[in-house]
Formats: sequence, structure tokens, C-alpha cells
Amino acid sequence: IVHIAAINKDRTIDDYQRIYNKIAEKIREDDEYDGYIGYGPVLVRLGWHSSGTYNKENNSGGSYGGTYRFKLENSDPSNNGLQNAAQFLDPIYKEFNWISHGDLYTLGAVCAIQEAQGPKIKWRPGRVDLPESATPENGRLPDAVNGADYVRKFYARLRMNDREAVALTGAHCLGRTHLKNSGFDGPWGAASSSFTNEFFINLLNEQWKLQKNAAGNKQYDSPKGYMMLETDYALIQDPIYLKIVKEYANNEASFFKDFASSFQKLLENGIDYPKGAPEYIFKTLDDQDM
Ligand code: HEM
Ligand SMILES: CCOC(=O)c1cnc2ccccc2c1N
Repeated sequence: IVHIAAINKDRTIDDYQRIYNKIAEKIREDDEYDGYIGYGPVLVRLGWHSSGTYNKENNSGGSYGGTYRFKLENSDPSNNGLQNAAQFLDPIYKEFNWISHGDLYTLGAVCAIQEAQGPKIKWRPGRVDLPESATPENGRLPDAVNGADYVRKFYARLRMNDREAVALTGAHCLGRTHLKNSGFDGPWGAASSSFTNEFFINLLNEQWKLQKNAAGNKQYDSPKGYMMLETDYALIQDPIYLKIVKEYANNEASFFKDFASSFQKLLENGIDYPKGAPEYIFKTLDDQDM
């Protein structure tokens, strides 16, 4: 399968910055969502899940076709809760319906990370809405009740190495788990809407206890009300991952640099960009004194 980015010569960075600003202003406006965590984290998860269906073996799945908009994909149990992000983006799409769904989902995630004071993420337009027949089957997104071997193998399918895998999982500094969505619960009170290296610091500093939650699923809980999935905790069980976790816990700049490159790679998996294809770095609302 080959997906070539379609360059729309009529659209400039100003057009996409306008959409970015609309999303960023709406994130500020709709601040009550999920106990005042806000829409940032679930927008990041939508951008990740619409890209995480990629399979390097046959270059299938991924963000290009915007197939999350079809029932088969948005009703995948792995996508429980992402309807909130899709509904958030609906009015933005209605106002700017010249953008493809794949570009919108990924732009929303980049916006959410940058507005959460995370790193600048380079973003390239050109994804094209594909028909429903292009929708990947359910089951391509990762399960949370697994160890390091599973995590390494899963990320390899997305062409990610150990550093990229650890960096990407650092996005779990944002938001929380919801029993009704995934059968996991927490963190309590501590869920954050700022993008930092706190996830790695927590992994190393908290006392973790593996226990069954109210849904009977195993997760690691700490006395201070933090939680980790088994796939999170795997990052300190595996000696290679552990070394990288320590690096990011002690050097937020290194985490930011690796996250920015890994997240762009994740969002662009499966897409061939023609030479000279435009690449944008959007200004935050703060950068624009808005
Ligand atoms: C092995 C890989 C991963 C597993 C098993 C996993 C699993 C999960 C689960 C179970 C949740 C809770 C969903 C809910 O109950 O609402 C969650 C939330 C989240 N995940 Fe992951 N995840 C993984 C990797 C990633 C990656 C690569 C990113 C982004 C780069 C990411 C970003 C997020 C965010 C931002 C949330 C919070 C969403 C919210 O607050 O609504 N995750 N993840
Ligand atoms: C910085 C405090 O948050 C955490 O340590 C943490 C850990 N794992 C997660 C896994 C999925 C979603 C949110 C998660 C989360 N917020």
C-alpha cells in the first residue's frame, strides 16, 4: 500500500495556524471537561490512536486515510472515550471542512501537546480521506496488561526503537485512565494537563504495588494516589528501558527532543511526502500573545 501526501498549493501555514488557534482557544474555553483536566489529553490520544493502527509489514493503517471517522474504527473497544475528542473537533471540521480528517486528528494532537507547554512538534499536511473500505480491522492498538517483550514488539510494528518507545509512553504524563473506558482507574487527584517528564519521575520515585482495581484488572498503585499500567511499569522492569527512563527523569530537555521526533514519526507512519512538501511549526497562543 502506498499513501502519497497530497500537497494543497492553495493552503499556507496561515490557514493551518488558524485551525490550530481555533482548537487551542476551544481547549482553553472548554476547561471543565473530565474534572477540569480539559480536552488536551484525549485529543493527544485521538491523534495517537488514529496513527497507532499502522503496520510496517504491509504499510497499512496509520493516520493517512482518516478512517477513525468510520464506525468500524471508532467503535473499537480500544478507542472507548475518544468519541469526546471527535465531538470536540466536529465544529472545527464544519468551519474548516477543506482539511482532511487525518490532518485534523493529528493537528489536534500537536496543538494539545504544544498548548500543554510540551515541545514544538513539526507537522506536515497532506493526508487524504480514504473510503470506509480502507478502515483497518480492530485489534491493532496495544493492550495495557503486558510486559516489556510485548511493548518492544508492539512498538517495532510502528518502526519505533527502544528510545522512541520510552519517549512516546511519556505522554502518559497527561490525563488519566477511566474505568468506563479501559477498565483502569486513576491517577486520583494527580492527573495533569501539563506536558512534563513527571511520568518518568513517578515511575522511579513512587512505591508501586500491583493490585486488582474495581474492574478486576491489574494495575500498579502508589500510596500517593498515582497509578501505572503494566505496560508503563514494564519500562522500569526491563534494564534497557530503565536506563532511558532514568535519562528522561533527569533531563526533561532530552525527553522533549526525543518525544517531538518520535511523535512526528508516529503521526506520519505510512505516508510518502514528495520532495519539498511543506513542514510547519505552529506558534502557541502564548507565542502570539493570545
Ligand atoms: C503500550 C502502549 C500504550 C498502552 C497500552 C496505552 C494504554 C492506555 C490506556 C488504557 C489509557 C486509559 C484510557 C481511558 O481509560 O480513558 C491511556 C490513556 C492515554 N494514553 Fe496511552 N497507552 C499507550 C501508549 C500511548 C502513547 C504512545 C501515547 C501518546 C504518544 C498515549 C497517550 C495517552 C493519553 C494522552 C492518555 C490520557 C487520555 C485521557 O485522559 O482521556 N498512550 N493509554
Ligand atoms: C504524571 C501522573 O500520571 C501518571 O503517572 C500516569 C501513568 N500512567 C498513565 C496511563 C494512562 C493514562 C494516564 C496515566 C498517567 N497519568
